[in-house]
Amino acid sequence: MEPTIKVALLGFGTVGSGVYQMLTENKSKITQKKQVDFEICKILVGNRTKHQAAIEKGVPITTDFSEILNDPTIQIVVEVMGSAETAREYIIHSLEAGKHVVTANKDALALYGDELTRVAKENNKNLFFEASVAGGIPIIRALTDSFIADSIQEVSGIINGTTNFIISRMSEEGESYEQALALAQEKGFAEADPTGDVEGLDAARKLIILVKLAFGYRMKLDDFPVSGITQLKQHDFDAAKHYGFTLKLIGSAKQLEEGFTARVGMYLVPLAHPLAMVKNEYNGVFVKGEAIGETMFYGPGAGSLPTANSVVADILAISDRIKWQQTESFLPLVSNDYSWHQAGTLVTDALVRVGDQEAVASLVSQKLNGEVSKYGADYMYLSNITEQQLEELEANERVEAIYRKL
Ligand SMILES: NC(=O)C1=CN([C@@H]2O[C@H](COP(=O)(O)OP(=O)(O)OC[C@H]3O[C@@H](n4cnc5c(N)ncnc54)[C@H](OP(=O)(O)O)[C@@H]3O)[C@@H](O)[C@H]2O)C=CC1
Ligand SMILES: N[C@@H](CC=O)C(=O)O
Repeated sequence: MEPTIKVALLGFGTVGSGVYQMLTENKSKITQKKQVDFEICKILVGNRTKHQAAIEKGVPITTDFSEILNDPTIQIVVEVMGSAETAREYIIHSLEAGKHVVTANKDALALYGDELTRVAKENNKNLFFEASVAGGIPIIRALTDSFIADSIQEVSGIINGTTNFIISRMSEEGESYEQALALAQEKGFAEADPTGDVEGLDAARKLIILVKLAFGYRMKLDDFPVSGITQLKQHDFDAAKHYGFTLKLIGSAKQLEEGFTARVGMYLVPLAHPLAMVKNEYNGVFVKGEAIGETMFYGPGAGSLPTANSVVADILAISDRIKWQQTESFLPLVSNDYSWHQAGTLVTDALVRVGDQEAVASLVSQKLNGEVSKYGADYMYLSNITEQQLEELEANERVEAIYRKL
């Protein structure tokens, strides 16, 4: 008879239902491989009536968190509810009650990662979060295990599935922004409130986590520039293509000689760059290290089962630690206090969209160091322009959008 590990889920939406499905449908395979049996004994939801059909099938739904907290037989709590504040509270209570925690919640980790790590450490419990960045791609394990001895120079990625899905549908299917967003919501890729997706905040939260793991820097949301896809126009893709690029929402962090730089925004990605091939809800994370050189991680960045796969992998990793009675917590988010500053003197190329031809002419005649090429009535491509000049352009009310070269 295999030992049984009792698990509770906080949330039974897109991700929670996927975790339930994987742990129940693959039960015998997991037990055979891991020599451990899992029982999902409680699932917390907000609205019981929404889950009537599941309850009738015997799914152990509750709306009372204390039933989970006060059950000493539950060893692992899986937080897949979303939101930062309630999740933070429930994660802390669970760790303090002696339970290990798995979470997919980048909002809570980006805001409260230090605090949650400290509480986990104080209670000798594990806090795992593979699904919090790039859904089904095991990028957290790669950064915490595989690259631990290397010096990372760059982490740049398409780390939001919803926006990449919208961008792909707009550029390849000619769909409108609204149509594509509605479909992404229907498929369960978007957050409950998709504002964070389309305004780049979800990607920014994920970049905060990646930067902590890759470079050791602690960033906050207002420390670096963040923009999303809301300014995007269909015609921007044609202008980008004219210069040999596609447009992607990228979270990018680079350690350069000039300093450190981090940004989330729409970038011009050369058509031959591996990130240019990443389409729909798929994510790609490009990691460059001193020893490893260039590597690229690719896979589904959102969706029920791909994300559930990462969550279940964390549950299994914790069950190994329980089985081997490892008392030292695994805490990859553990804090260090490396300070950092945004490098200001970078030189790059950029595609700029302006309101009308007169505005183009006036901007082009301004003293710019680099070369300027015009495309149609509304675009100009600037070569060798400094970050400072781009920031000045950004402040000009005639400028509608600026797309930097990755
Ligand atoms: N969707 C995806 O592809 C991915 C999501 N994530 C993250 O995973 C988490 C879950 O996402 P997702 O499954 O899409 O979200 P959903 O909105 O689909 O599901 C959320 C679930 O949590 C429950 N819930 C929410 N708030 C509370 C509360 N205060 N008390 C009790 N139950 C609550 C909801 O209850 P009810 O059903 O009653 O409404 C629902 O069952 C989020 O942090 C998200 O960012 C990470 C990677 C990918
Ligand atoms: N809304 C997110 C879900 C996964 O993190 C996304 O679209 O990437």
